[in-house]
Amino acid sequence: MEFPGTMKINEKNHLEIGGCDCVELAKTFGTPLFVMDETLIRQNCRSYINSLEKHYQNSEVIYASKAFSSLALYKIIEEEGLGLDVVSGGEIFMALEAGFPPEKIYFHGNNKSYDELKLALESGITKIIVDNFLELDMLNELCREMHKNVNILLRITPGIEAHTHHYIRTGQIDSKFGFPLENGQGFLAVEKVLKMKRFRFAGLHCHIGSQIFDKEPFEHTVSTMMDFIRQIKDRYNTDVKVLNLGGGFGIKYIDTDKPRHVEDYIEAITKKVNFYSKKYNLVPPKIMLEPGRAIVGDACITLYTIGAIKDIPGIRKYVSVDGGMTDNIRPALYQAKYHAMIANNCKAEKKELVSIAGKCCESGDMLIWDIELPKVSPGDYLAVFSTGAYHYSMSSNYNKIPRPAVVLVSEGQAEIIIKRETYKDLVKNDVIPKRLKNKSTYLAL
Ligand SMILES: Cc1ncc(COP(=O)(O)O)c(C=O)c1O
Ligand SMILES: N[C@@H](CCCC[NH3+])C(=O)O
Repeated sequence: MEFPGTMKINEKNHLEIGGCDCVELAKTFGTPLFVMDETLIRQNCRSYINSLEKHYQNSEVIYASKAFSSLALYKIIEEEGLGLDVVSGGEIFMALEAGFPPEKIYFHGNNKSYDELKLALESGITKIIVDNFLELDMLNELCREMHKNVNILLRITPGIEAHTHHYIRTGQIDSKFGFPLENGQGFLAVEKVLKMKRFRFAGLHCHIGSQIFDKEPFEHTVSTMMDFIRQIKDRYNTDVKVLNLGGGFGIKYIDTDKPRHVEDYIEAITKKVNFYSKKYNLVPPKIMLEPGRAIVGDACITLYTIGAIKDIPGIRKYVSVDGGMTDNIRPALYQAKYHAMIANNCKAEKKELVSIAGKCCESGDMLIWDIELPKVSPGDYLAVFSTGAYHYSMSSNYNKIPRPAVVLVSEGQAEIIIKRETYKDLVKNDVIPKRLKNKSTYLAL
């Protein structure tokens, strides 16, 4: 498989990323270790911004921070000129801690609480992507109480079925996200927004799913949304100023994944928007995109140390690593597949078919079923590719395994951006009620 970004094999026959030798990284920072390539993250940001600017006049790219969030990454995203999509009070808090300008933050989510909405408004976040009627009512009440005005983008379910894993499709009518067009709720929501004094109807949002390779579902989405925009203009004489088409652009995990070049998606999308704006005689809306996976996904590897190797002749050879579903839940959740290599011996001949097992007490904790690797021994380092999106951000402490560290590499420099958790971190929120501290009470029971 072709290496993404700055990854290459160096003269020591080791994997290198951002000018740093992976064996040195593993020895210095320990494993499992997420290693993020700053150069590639910045390149990915620029491809979206530049392609969209090249093909369309009025546009904005925001980063879907659920893919991976850290204070340092938010700094990079801001420096590269992207806005931010946040989906919870926690993500709002982090973005503000990183000094991200609130006016460039968009607040998403299908079940925002009153407190989260209040936090957003108090923090100066004025762009809310509203998902449902309850949220509209809560926001209206809050705006009145706080004497604030807010810009509303309505999340619409366009009724498009993208070809991707069932769990990460979001555009079909049977979805927990958004106001469906099919049953008229989209119109009802627009009417409600237009009536409310403190609301400014800023535009429409949709997101049809994630890890999508084809451009056709995006084109269909544009046709559907532009038709809705035409109907809004006809019914309410209102121009829809923003059309946010979400994220969902696929990346390569294994050789058979064939994502398109960013520009292909963007050219196809913008062409359709221009076509329908002309056809329906509409003011072309501002186009927004919110990629997550495509910004950080391929810009990261996870380094593991190989431990127990169990050969069951004629059945399977299990190669266990020191991480697993706690740092990568995707194989268990979506049957996701990965490419990997031995980071300390990249060019060795591939000799055997093995399966990579995690260390959790779950049979389903398998990182890779059936991969050809050179003969491996305990202590070798395994590098798993494309682990930047929805890995650390979906990590857990199952089996009381501390979360790994994340390092950012660039031009031969490696810096910790998230520290490795310690055993102490694992108990920091635990409380022993006083009565249980008293041994005699315990014995009396
Ligand atoms: C509303 C919304 N926007 C953007 C994204 C980012 O998606 P992706 O990481 O596939 O680009 C998601 C996640 O699927 C999402 O739910
Ligand atoms: N977590 C999913 C993507 C979900 C995107 C968020 N709406 C994945 O790893 O592929």
